[in-house]
Amino acid sequence: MSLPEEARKRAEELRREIRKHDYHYYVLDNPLITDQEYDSLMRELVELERRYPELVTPDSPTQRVGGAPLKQFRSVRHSTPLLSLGNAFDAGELRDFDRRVRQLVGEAVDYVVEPKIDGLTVVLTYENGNFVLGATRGDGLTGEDITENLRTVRLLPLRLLGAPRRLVVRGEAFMPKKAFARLNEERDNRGEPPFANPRNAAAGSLRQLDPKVTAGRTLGFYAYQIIECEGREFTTQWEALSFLKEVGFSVQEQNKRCRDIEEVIAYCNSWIEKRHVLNYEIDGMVVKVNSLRLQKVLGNTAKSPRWAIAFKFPAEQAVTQVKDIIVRVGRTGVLTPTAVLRPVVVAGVVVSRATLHNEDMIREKDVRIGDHVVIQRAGDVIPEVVRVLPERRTGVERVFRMPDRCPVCGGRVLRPEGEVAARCTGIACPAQLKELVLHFVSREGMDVEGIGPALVAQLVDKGLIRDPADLYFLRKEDLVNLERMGDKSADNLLRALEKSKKRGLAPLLFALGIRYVGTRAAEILAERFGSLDALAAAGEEELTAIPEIGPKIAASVATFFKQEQTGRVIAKLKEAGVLMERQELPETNDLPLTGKTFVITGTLPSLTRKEAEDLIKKYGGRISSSVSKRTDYLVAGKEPGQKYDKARELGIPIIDEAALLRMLPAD
Ligand SMILES: NC(=O)c1ccc[n+]([C@@H]2O[C@H](COP(=O)([O-])OP(=O)(O)OC[C@H]3O[C@@H](n4cnc5c(N)ncnc54)[C@H](O)[C@@H]3O)[C@@H](O)[C@H]2O)c1
Ligand SMILES: [Zn+2]
Repeated sequence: MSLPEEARKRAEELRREIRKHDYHYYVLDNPLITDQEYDSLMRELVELERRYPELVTPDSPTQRVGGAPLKQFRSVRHSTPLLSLGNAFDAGELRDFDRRVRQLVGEAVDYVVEPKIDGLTVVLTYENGNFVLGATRGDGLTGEDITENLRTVRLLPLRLLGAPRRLVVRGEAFMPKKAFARLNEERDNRGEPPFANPRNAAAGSLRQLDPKVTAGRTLGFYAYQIIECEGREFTTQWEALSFLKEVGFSVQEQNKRCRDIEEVIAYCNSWIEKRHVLNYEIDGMVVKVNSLRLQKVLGNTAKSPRWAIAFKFPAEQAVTQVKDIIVRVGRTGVLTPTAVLRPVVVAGVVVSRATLHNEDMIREKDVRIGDHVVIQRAGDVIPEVVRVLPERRTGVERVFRMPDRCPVCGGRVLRPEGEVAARCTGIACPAQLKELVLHFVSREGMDVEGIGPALVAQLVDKGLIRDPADLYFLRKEDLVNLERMGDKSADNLLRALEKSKKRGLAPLLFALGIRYVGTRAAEILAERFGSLDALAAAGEEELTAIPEIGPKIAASVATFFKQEQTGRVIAKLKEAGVLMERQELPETNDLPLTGKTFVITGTLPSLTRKEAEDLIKKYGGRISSSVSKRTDYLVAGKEPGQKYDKARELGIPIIDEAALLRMLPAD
């Protein structure tokens, strides 16, 4: 077959790309792309070289491992080259591996399976039991001398017990998850870029010119292979592992001997979900032929041994594109921006949505509509966007803006200063209806006995209520058909609803579920305004002027009452006969101001506003904040406001402080 020019061009391009990423990954410990992206570039190149073998060059990344050692370190020539591992991504590929092995050796084999630690290989040399040399893998043939740095790793034995004259061991140095999280946090605090993953953090820590820096990082080490052991022969990997433990190395406890490939598969699969229980990252399981004699028979290819393979866990990260950013409304009204993704398989599941948490997070990560992003799905956690790949932007990406209207009900969205969550304030918001209704009937609210979450769920799901006011329009025939609702309980419920209509203004205000209006604020507002209409008519400024009402509450109340859906629900409540006025104490008719409503405006000559109000209340009068037809007197001081004009317009008696005092008994 002739070699198409395109194939040659693409192969060159892929090699250039892969070499660049090898450099960033192995030499700089700072990868630009995810392992999955890297693996797919590599797979494409392998596939091209398989189809056109004349493309294969000795220096192709498919033929060699690792990256060039850094010049700052003394280089160390390895006695045995360090290779990569072939990959198996599922049970079928493990069975293929087993078949190849058995064909080559002509007999049945058993295996050792070991968690594949996501760290970096180090080669340790011991003489007379003393640690004398530690090296990185480098390009597989030559590594870097990092002996001094390795001495600071506590899990690495500096002296062995009963060891031979010379011992060369391979193992994995790694950074435990907790230490990794802590390190990145510290770096973030200092304004330094975080490490992409624990592997890079471990590599970066060990390839420090100053061992003191390494000493400050928490690193672990597990031994997994004997390269040389003077005066001793081992017959199996399993035996070698127990020898390593005997002389003082840490060896993974999860290593397991398996009789055949089916047992291997079962063990590998059992670790897919369990991987997170370890305190260090593993990215798969290494499957090794147990017999060392057979390992020799099998030998190596240029890049990897034929006697071992890495079973790779399904990737928990993937790259895809953000097609859109939509907003979801939770049951408590919180708006959560969500990325709509080009569907992609992550850890064995198709993912087409990922959470972006909140507006601040989007800004921080700078996620835009159209961006290519790395997403992650680990364990049971909701898929999330990890980071953006800004180098893949084309310029058509769009910045997301949080809507100021709820996408479900059109209600106003409120995000108070200092809070991350934006919330829908709609009282008839279908997304939050169940929560709203439960709040409405709660003890401090309308106190309707006999309504719990199960009943509310039925009422909402069957479409019997669309907002809290609908509760008052339920008929007996609606109720008796519900689950666990007998004739008698339906009657009881209707009676409880009827009774709740007389709860009065403060409980009603609480029941409406206005954000930040708890029982106390409800009490204050009720006392201040006397009626729901008066409160609804009050502007934000008027609300803020009340000493106990902060700007947050004021804004929330004003926003709530400005909405059309609020008006609709209140009209329905009124129609149902719900009491909208402050619940009076049983009226004692002998007080001089009983039944009279007062509005105060301007500065009074001797009384403060509060004193005047207290006085009026003390003698049975009511205070309202706005003038309406139901106002009995306007008490006007110096520089009265618009209320003055309104009162004149409506023909309401206007009195001064002296006249007010004359209405009271002299005492
Ligand atoms: N993101 C990037 O830019 C980028 C660049 C280069 C390589 N990579 C990633 O690195 C991988 C290839 O790297 P590699 O060749 O270093 O490793 P590998 O996946 O081929 O596996 C070999 C390594 O596994 C490790 N290992 C852990 N536990 C082991 C055990 N119990 N027994 C034996 N070995 C064990 C050893 O360090 C060994 O060197 C690729 O899968 C690729 O995803 C990523
Ligand atoms: Zn809404």
